[in-house]
Amino acid sequence: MTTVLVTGGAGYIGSHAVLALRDAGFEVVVLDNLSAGFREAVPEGVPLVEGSVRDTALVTDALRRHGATAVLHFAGSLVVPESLEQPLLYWENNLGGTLSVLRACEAAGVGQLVFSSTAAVYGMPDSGLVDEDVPPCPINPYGASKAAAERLVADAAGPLALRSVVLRYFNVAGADPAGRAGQRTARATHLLKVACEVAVGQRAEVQVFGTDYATPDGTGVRDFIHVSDLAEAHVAALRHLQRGGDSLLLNCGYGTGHSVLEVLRAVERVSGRALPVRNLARRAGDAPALVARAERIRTLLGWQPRLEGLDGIVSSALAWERRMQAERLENVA
Ligand SMILES: NC(=O)c1ccc[n+]([C@@H]2O[C@H](COP(=O)([O-])OP(=O)(O)OC[C@H]3O[C@@H](n4cnc5c(N)ncnc54)[C@H](O)[C@@H]3O)[C@@H](O)[C@H]2O)c1
Ligand SMILES: O=c1ccn([C@@H]2O[C@H](COP(=O)(O)OP(=O)(O)O[C@H]3O[C@H](CO)[C@H](O)[C@H](O)[C@H]3O)[C@@H](O)[C@H]2O)c(=O)[nH]1
Repeated sequence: MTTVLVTGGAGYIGSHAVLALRDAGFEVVVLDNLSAGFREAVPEGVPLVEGSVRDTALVTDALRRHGATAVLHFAGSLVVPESLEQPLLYWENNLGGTLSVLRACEAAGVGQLVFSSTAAVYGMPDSGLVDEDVPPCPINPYGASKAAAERLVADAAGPLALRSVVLRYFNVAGADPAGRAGQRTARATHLLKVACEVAVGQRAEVQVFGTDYATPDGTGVRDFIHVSDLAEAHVAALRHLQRGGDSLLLNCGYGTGHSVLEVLRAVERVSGRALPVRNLARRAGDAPALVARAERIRTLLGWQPRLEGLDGIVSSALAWERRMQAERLENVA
């Protein structure tokens, strides 16, 4: 039985990866400082080591004690506007955190790493679909700290005898179709989560940041990937490393762009509710459009998405949000 250490496993994407790993027969240990994650997001029977990835001794001890042979490193900071306000936090947590995880892998002799990177490393791509060979050119500290962490992973590979799969996620959304997990993030800033919170009456309105981009309807365009498909991509990445596969750098998206207004219309369609919307100026640090060239991961990992399509993403996210809202109302009563 292979044991995998999942950093950030109490968070949104990490908790879905934990489910996918367990469904695939892996043993899992979560390490999370619960700064943005939730104890209840870690399934019963999965050990939770509470602490920071920046604590190298703690990570090393967790790897050794549980006999882990691979790490899925999700822990990090990820809100673009916050990264502009607190750049040092982003560099510390994303680059410093990755450095510490690599040190722990070195100390514990762990040679397989799957690293959570982001489409934000691309910055403002010229146009069209962005492929993995486009050089990173981040436009905010979040993207810059992840691009640097990617480079660090690549530099460490030879001397540490480490093989890695770096996954550049585009915009992750939705919830486990079976309702076992979803996005709990407090004060969420992600478009689809915000829109679902408005649809269930948890927020008053959706703010649209920028209606004057050079995009078909003037709003930002993103490639939304279902979180459970993304979780499966991690299982595929891990299997690739277990088979002795080479290090890889892969986009994780569907290759289809949806505008902010299209997303809001999908939430209205699925929820049956009109969303109050306020148009505002562009948000600092935002790219007009980010859409993946998405073939490489399918070719190299044999990954086949099962949940492609905006309405499915929205319905799972909305089902989860309704449940969260019912729990909140129950707690108030
Ligand atoms: N959500 C997206 O659309 C998206 C897109 C691209 C990349 N990513 C990347 O995916 C990863 C997971 O993101 P998420 O959306 O699940 O966010 P999240 O905030 O829900 O999860 C991050 C988890 O990491 C934990 N954490 C943060 N700093 C830590 C530290 N120093 N030590 C231990 N635990 C720590 C948090 O408590 C949280 O549980 C991040 O690395 C992020 O950059 C996310
Ligand atoms: O309330 C909102 C929230 C977002 N947006 C717009 O919706 C689009 C998507 O914004 P999100 O905040 O949902 O996501 P980002 O694209 O800024 O960033 C997300 O996806 C990136 C990858 O593309 C990163 O990895 C990052 O971690 C993750 O937060 C942008 O055009 C943004 O301006 C709004 O109009 N209103």
